[in-house]
Amino acid sequence: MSPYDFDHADRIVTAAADGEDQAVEAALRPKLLDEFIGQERVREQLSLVLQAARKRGSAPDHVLLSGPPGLGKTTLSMIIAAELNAPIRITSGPAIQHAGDLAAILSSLTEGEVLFLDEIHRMSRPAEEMLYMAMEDFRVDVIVGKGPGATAIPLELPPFTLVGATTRAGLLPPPLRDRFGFTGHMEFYAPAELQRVVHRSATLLDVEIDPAGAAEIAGRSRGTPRIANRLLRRVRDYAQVRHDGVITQEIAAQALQVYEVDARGLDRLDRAVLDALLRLFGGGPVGLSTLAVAVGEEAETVEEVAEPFLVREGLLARTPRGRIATAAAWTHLGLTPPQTQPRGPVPAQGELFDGARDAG
Ligand SMILES: Nc1ncnc2c1ncn2[C@@H]1O[C@H](COP(=O)(O)OP(=O)(O)OP(=O)(O)O)[C@@H](O)[C@H]1O
Ligand SMILES: [Mg+2]
Repeated sequence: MSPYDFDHADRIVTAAADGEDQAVEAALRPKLLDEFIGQERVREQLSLVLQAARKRGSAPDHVLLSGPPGLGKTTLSMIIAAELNAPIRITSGPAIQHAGDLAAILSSLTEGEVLFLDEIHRMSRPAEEMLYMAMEDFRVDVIVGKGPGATAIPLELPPFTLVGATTRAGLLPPPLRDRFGFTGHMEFYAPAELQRVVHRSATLLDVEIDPAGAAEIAGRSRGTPRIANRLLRRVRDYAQVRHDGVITQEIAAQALQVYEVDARGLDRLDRAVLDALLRLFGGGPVGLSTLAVAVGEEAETVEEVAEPFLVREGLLARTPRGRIATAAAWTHLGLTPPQTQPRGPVPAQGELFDGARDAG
């Protein structure tokens, strides 16, 4: 059994939504563009697209939102509809298995409606092809009948705006990507932006928090509003049970220590990977599978769950020879890196003398 053995199934720092998130997120979602924090570039560009459409009195171009989980794609799609004063229909790629599913949705849209298609990269091929035509010509061909007797009946659609969301823009076929008039790439949030997210959510949850408390939570939230909101709820619990309910920096730090989220947002699995890399393998290079065995995890888990954030934080690097730790990793775990070895054999005293004489 590995000294690092533990269950990470319910990671508090995962960016994916869990059941509790889904239940409370609706309440914490900003409703209008002005309330949406950060993502300055996307916000400004989108604001222009929406204002222009409003001015022209027509539906705006189709919008694609891409970026990692928990950064606000669903939130922005709802904001788009709200800003346009339009109804919104919500569905997702995996929910559309047959072209017929999509035809049913498209043909029931009203003029100017916003169709939010989450996880658009996971749509089936036939549905995708139907979507091309719908996006471009506001038309679909509905196939009636089967086999040689099947006929395509063209169906006009009212103008609508498709808002697609994807965590993997690279997986979208170019013909689909090209049919979006505007693409917003969401970036991880800066700590100061997350601090505002935490402060705003605390106000909505009726929790008292001081700026340092909000900053403490923000710094551990891995650039992701969803994680910030989740950590805030756990800190709130702690503040209410162990203290008077007010969140200060000290309370936030204590609470998140209980949940094993460290000052940089690393959790137990992240730290186990780093710890093994540093203590057992001297900082690497070490192969992924060896590292995974050392922490008692599947290689896949280490690679997909722990490493992306460690790489992003500049704590670990993937090289052709294996995983290596950076200087920042040693500092973060409070360890001293081994002395860098001098190149080649250490010269004997006499040789050094000779060398010095030659140089002089
Ligand atoms: N800019 C923001 N300002 C304030 N809160 C935000 C912002 N962006 C996201 N949030 C909050 O973060 C949570 C997650 O956002 P959202 O569901 O929109 O993410 P997502 O990108 O759709 O994630 P996924 O890829 O998992 O679908 C929501 O509760 C929302 O309130
Ligand atoms: Mg979403």
